[in-house]
This record gives sequence, C-alpha cells and structure tokens, in this order.
Amino acid sequence: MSSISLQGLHHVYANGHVGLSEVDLEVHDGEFLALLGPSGSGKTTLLRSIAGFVQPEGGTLCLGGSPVAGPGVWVPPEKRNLGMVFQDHAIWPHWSVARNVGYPLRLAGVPRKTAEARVRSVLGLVGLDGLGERAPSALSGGQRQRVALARAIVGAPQALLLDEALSSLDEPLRARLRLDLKTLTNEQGLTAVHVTHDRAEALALADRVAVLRAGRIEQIGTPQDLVRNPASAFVASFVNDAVLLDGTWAEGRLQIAEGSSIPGERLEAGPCLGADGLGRRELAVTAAVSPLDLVLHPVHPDHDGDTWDTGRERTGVVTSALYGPHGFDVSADWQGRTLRAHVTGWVPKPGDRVLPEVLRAQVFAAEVSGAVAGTAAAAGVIGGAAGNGAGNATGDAGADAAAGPDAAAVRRTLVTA
Ligand SMILES: Nc1ncnc2c1ncn2[C@@H]1O[C@H](COP(=O)(O)OP(=O)(O)OP(=O)(O)O)[C@@H](O)[C@H]1O
Repeated sequence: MSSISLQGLHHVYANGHVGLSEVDLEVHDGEFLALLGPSGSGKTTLLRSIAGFVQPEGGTLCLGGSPVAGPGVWVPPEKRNLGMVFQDHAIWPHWSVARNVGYPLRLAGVPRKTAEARVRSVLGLVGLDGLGERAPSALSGGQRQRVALARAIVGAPQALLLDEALSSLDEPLRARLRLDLKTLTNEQGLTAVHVTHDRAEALALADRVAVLRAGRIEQIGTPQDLVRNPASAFVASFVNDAVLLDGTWAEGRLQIAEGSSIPGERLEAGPCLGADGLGRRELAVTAAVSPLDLVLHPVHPDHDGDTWDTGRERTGVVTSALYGPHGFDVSADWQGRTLRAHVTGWVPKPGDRVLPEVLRAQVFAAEVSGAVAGTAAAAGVIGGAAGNGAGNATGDAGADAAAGPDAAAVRRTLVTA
C-alpha cells in the first residue's frame, strides 16, 4: 500500500507563484523518497502539503489510504501522525534531552512509565544512549539534530518528513548522520520524504528520487535510473552535473560548433526522441555530457595549429582545477561556454590550453529557448576531426606538438568519425 498518495495536487500562492502543478505521486510503505530540485521548484510546498501546513487548492492527498486533503476534506497537521525534522533542530533549550524527545508522547497522553521506556529506546536508536538528562546546550550540532530526529519518530509516525534536516551540519558530522539515518529508516521500516538541495545526499540516501521543476515532477526513479537514464537534459544537468551542448543532428554526427562535432556512435538518444532515436531527419538537439565522459587533452603551449581557417580557436582554456583524491575537477572556457571535466593523468592549472573530446553523450530534443531554467549555464564543445596539437591524457603534449598534424596524433587525441 502507498503510505502517501497525491493525485493532481495543485497549489498557487496568493501572489500568483505556482507552488505545485498537478502533482501525482505514490510513496510506498517503508520507502525513502528524496525531493530534489532547484530553488523554487516546489519541494517545500510539496512537503508542507503532506505535513498539513499548506492547504492545496486542488487535488487529493491520502495518508495510509485515508484522505487528509481534497474536496470537502481537511485533516489538520496535528491529526496526521507525521514526524518532522527541520534544518534548525527546533528543540526547546531549557528542557532536557529526554523531556524534548518525550513531548509528543505527553501530548498524546501516553502513561509516564511507558513514555520513559519508549524515550530510552528511541535515544538508543539515534545514538544518544544515556544522554537523556543532558541539556541541549551541552550537545554538539549533530547530537541536537539527533534529538530532533528522536522526537520525530518517538510516536511511531506513519511517515517521517525531513526538511533539509542535515543541511546545517558540517562534514563529516553530516556524512555520519546521513549513514545513521539510512540505517535507522531501513531497520525501522519508516516511510520518509526528504527535501534536499544536495544531489549527492539524495542519491546516497533515497530508494527513489523525485526531481522537481516549476512545481512539477520532471522525473522519478531510483538513483541509478536518474544517473543512467535521465528523462531530459534538465535532469541530466541537475542530477549528474552534465554539460549541455546545443547542436544539430545531421548526417550521422552532432554538429556542436563550427568544425566541432560528435560522431553518432558516441551518442545515445534520450527518451523524448522516441523509438526511432535520432533517425535520419535533421534535428535541433541538446547533448548532455557528464564530466566523466568529457576528456580535456592538454595542448602544448608552443603549439599554434589550433585555429580554424576563420582564425577561431579550437582549444579551450582551463579556468579552475580543484584537486581531489581521485583527480581534478576542471572547468574550462571553450568558445564562450563553460565545460566541466574530471581530469586524471596530468596536472591541469588555470591558463592551460586544452582540446575537449566527448566520449559519450545523451541527446534530447532541444527545448524552447530559456525553458531549462535553473540548469548550469554550461556548455559547448568538442573535437573536430582535423588538425591536432592535443596531447593525450598521459601528458605527452610536447611530443604531439612536435609531431605536427600527423594522422596518428589525430587518431590518438581527437573525436573522429
Ligand atoms: N509563502 C509563499 N508565498 C508566496 N509564494 C511562495 C511561498 N512559498 C513558496 N512560494 C513560491 O512557490 C514556488 C515554490 O516554492 P518552494 O519554496 O516550494 O520551492 P523549493 O523548491 O522548496 O525552493 P527552495 O529550495 O528555495 O526552498 C516558488 O515560486 C516560490 O517563490
């Protein structure tokens, strides 16, 4: 059975802003669902509608199979049996930990002995064993958030609603609580809906992730689905940090810019292109390229064979290179667009010239201009089949530059059909 069910949920605020637009959603019993999306996409409105803090203008909302909002139905928040955790703990500073956690049980009139035993047990579940008599001021930020979590689950709610609940914590506290939250919800079979801006957190924690955009659910699926099979360029950009390249599909290649194209065998048609995939027609499309599928080949500083006949530069320039344990996260400016790539095998630094190459891209029908609100301003790329000057990823840029535009160098370093 669905623990939480929304049909055609709709809400427009008094100022005309669309909070939710005809949202259908089923959250299954024991499922952990993350709501992910850019600012203003409707995540909070959706969560607050479930909680009962927003009364939707249209549609129906059921909890545990019973309607709580809809035509002629309205169940107030305190009657919905939901646990909520906010970003800022919201615990009473002058009450002990145990008193804070036991508050919902006192409200519900649970006998004192039963309540004390339940509080002790829940404190154990959230890793606060033996800290019941502490004052909140004597706890760390992470511990205070565990108190809020304990209070949210102490009454055995039918669902747990988390509103940016981990966002105020610093790493590694946040990583630790993330792990504990996942274990706790799994072990206790809790249904949870978690609003977050943090895509890594959404992908790590959730059984399914709903990506919101302008009050609608753009895609819902497992983390693997969203990463491997994004339904749109927007999802690819938002979830996978993909660079978006507008271009034209024609004659077996995706033309990205003057002289720069991606051969068809490196392209995968997204679902919006239908069963025929890219087909034979000329199409305006957007290619989404994950930073892991974009190679930046270093170009030797002395090499000057990197312009088109028109004099336009084929290479890009590294604008930032952030070191990490598994390589560098690099941004490069290429023909006025920002490319992002994960670089291993050589040490990039700002100012380095690079030649980009796309290994794989997902292609979507082009959106009407400006429709991809909130995506990275990114993108454009890639390798032309002529010329050279690019070193390969093992750092032999100098050797290539010295070799001149020979066929071997071209094969080794550039996108070719
Ligand atoms: N109380 C309100 N009054 C008027 N408009 C609102 C109100 N709350 C939200 N909105 C508008 O509704 C839309 C959805 O906002 P919502 O807060 O649900 O998005 P969000 O994805 O949670 O954003 P954020 O990540 O910034 O919190 C936005 O256009 C927002 O400006």
